[in-house]
Amino acid sequence: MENDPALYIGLMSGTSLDGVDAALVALAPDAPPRLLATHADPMPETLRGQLLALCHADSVSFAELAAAEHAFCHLQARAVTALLGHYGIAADAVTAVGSHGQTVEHAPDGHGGGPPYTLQLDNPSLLAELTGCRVVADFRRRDLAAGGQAAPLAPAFHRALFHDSGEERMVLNLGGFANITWLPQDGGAPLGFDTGPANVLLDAWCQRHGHGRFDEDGAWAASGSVDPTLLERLLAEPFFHQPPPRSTGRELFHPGWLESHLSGGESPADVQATLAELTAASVAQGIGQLLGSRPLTLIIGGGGAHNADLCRRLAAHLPRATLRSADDWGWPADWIEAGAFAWLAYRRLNRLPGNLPSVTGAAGERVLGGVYAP
Ligand SMILES: Nc1ncnc2c1ncn2[C@@H]1O[C@H](COP(=O)(O)OP(=O)(O)OP(=O)(O)O)[C@@H](O)[C@H]1O
Ligand SMILES: CC(=O)N[C@H]1[C@@H]2OC[C@@H](O2)[C@@H](O)[C@@H]1O[C@H](C)C(=O)O
Repeated sequence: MENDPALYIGLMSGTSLDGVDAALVALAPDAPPRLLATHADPMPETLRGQLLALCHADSVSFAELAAAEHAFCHLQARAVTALLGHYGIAADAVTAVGSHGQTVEHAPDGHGGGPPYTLQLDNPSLLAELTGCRVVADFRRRDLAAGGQAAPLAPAFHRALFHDSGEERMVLNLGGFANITWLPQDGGAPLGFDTGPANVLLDAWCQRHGHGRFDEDGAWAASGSVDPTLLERLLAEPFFHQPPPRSTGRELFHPGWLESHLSGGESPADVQATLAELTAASVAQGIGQLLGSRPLTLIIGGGGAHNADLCRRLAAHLPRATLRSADDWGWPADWIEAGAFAWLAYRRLNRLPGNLPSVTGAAGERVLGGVYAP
């Protein structure tokens, strides 16, 4: 039937490099997106090492790039196949897979005076071969070509999921990086941007000091004390004071950036506490930039939504905000971004714009992505 929802799969592997998320989503013109099933495949350590090396490479060989892309594509294909197999769905029942790819470098304002670029490692042709599904990919570069930042792209999906005319809502993604989306109550164009690092530095510092891959519930950060001098030095980074549109990544906020601000005498737990505070303070600053101190509902998604210490810090910075998890809307906090790329694939195939110029700064709305036949 024409009005039956179509099935799409969104594939996302974010800046935390923790794995590939695959979300099966039902999409129809007049109904909100519905999350039907999910599957996550953890990032194998070897591939994680290959990708991290690319993220921090000054120079890289084509063979290294190809090897990482090949392994990454096979991981994505396994995630799609597992999702379909687990729920007994045939590949041809899926209208398309929306593949974000793996961001290895993001320089929307150019690098050293060069042209703007954003690089997502991806091989949609191979993915189509391996899965038998139509693939939509390369979502970011059309926005970039139209003068935009190419990120964040999820705000348009945030609007589709969470807009409400009864209250001011802000959506916060706490992934490797944090980004916010304000959904004005009056239906005006959403505003939003990347506020800075979220888990990327917390994870790196935690791993470096043998506290596991990430700081479970923020317990280690909670055991330390914020170092006000260090916090002030970190917050002086010009990115935090740039007007929107703005987006960022590992090129700026990497372990070396943190090291360059340390005096050497700090206790590791205090540094972790200070990094958590940096995330909360920069998010609060970003929200203040958009909404002042008006009351709002803050809908939190991304892995950081599980970090109790980080959420406490946010609440302390935002006394007029009601903090809620995206789970309360029936869309689990961990599955918003994968859902966004299913939705963006749907937008592409229906020739609908996927970007929000009010967020990315692009010259106009654009249909995003390229299509790879099954
Ligand atoms: N229970 C928990 N306690 C603390 N932190 C957690 C917990 N669960 C997940 N996280 C954090 O969430 C991170 C993963 O978040 P997520 O998957 O949203 O990131 P991502 O999608 O890679 O990032 P981005 O949105 O920047 O692309 C982990 O690396 C970890 O730091
Ligand atoms: C270039 C890139 O991959 N950026 C990511 C990253 O992770 C969070 C934040 O920085 C956001 O700008 C974006 O991802 C989401 C999916 C977005 O485009 O909305």
